[in-house]
Amino acid sequence: MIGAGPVGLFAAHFAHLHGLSSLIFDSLSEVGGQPQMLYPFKKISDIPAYNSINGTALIQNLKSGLPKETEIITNHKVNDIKKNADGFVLDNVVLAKSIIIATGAGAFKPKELPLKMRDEIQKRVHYFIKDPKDFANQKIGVFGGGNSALDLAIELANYANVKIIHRRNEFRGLELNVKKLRSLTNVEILTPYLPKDIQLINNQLDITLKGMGDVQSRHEQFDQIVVAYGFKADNRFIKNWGIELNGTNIAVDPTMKTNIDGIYAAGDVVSYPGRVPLIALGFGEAQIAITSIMRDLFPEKTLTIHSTSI
Ligand SMILES: Cc1cc2nc3c(=O)[nH]c(=O)nc-3n(C[C@H](O)[C@H](O)[C@H](O)COP(=O)(O)OP(=O)(O)OC[C@H]3O[C@@H](n4cnc5c(N)ncnc54)[C@H](O)[C@@H]3O)c2cc1C
Repeated sequence: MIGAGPVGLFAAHFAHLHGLSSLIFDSLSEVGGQPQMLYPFKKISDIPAYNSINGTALIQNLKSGLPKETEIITNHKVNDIKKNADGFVLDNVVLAKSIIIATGAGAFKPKELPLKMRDEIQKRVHYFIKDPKDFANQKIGVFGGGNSALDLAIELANYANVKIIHRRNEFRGLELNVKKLRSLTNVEILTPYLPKDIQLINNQLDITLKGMGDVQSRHEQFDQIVVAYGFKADNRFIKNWGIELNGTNIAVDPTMKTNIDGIYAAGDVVSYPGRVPLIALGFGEAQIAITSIMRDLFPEKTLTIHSTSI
């Protein structure tokens, strides 16, 4: 599997149910794709059988459903696929009989705080957070004005003192969340400010905030900061693999096969008329792709379609 977002993770689980072993690559240091990186605390209400589940819990459940022998290689962006007589060689690391491309919106990287900083400062600057409890009883600065920044600030405020800093007076995220933040006594909203400098003074991050327009600049001290400026995604590398695209996404047939035999795709990376970017749909596509792979690899076998038999 290329991509350990929800669809790649579920595809590995479903592959295991069919007796296939799989290895998953992800370009990021954490698995989980968009739900884990972009909206870890948002309540997702459109995944069948979960009335509501947040992004982190969904990914945790998907991870815990994987068999022990599933290998996950993080911090590895797959760049190269070569076909040989035995299958496909990915980046000279692994030989696979079949591939599922589940790269979603693409290999994404956080948009970084545009300030020069030494390593010891960098360690206190976060682009995603796994557990807000790690920040308990600290002074935390959250930078950004979109839904991710607002969600993170609300979640962190359960455990820490939070200041949210945005370059405009208006936030891009939901008004409901802005209202909620304004109602919390341990949250301060600082606008319109841009971060101009960051230093470590007396074991605290000392950040110079430049006031926009005629607003005075100021200094703020934090234990740690979280930057939620969004992510840049890139799927352009897929073209180099000889895969036929439909715009920037992968064209697939109804079996989820790409134009190359043995290479399938599922999730947000694919495109066909009527597709909508939803997790549950990606799960279904992963099931189609794995079933198709089984038919490719074992044409003589009568497939057991259901996970258990009665
Ligand atoms: C703010 C927001 C809210 C959303 N809310 C909902 C919702 O409520 N319900 C819902 O159903 N959907 C929602 N979605 C959409 C949902 O997140 C996507 O449909 C889903 O994440 C697609 O899963 P995926 O596994 O296909 O791709 P992704 O989640 O994008 O994961 C792809 C993974 O592939 C990795 N990758 C990419 N390229 C490479 C490479 N070359 N090598 C190795 N790894 C690579 C990436 O790092 C990433 O981890 C929301 C999306 C956003 C942005």
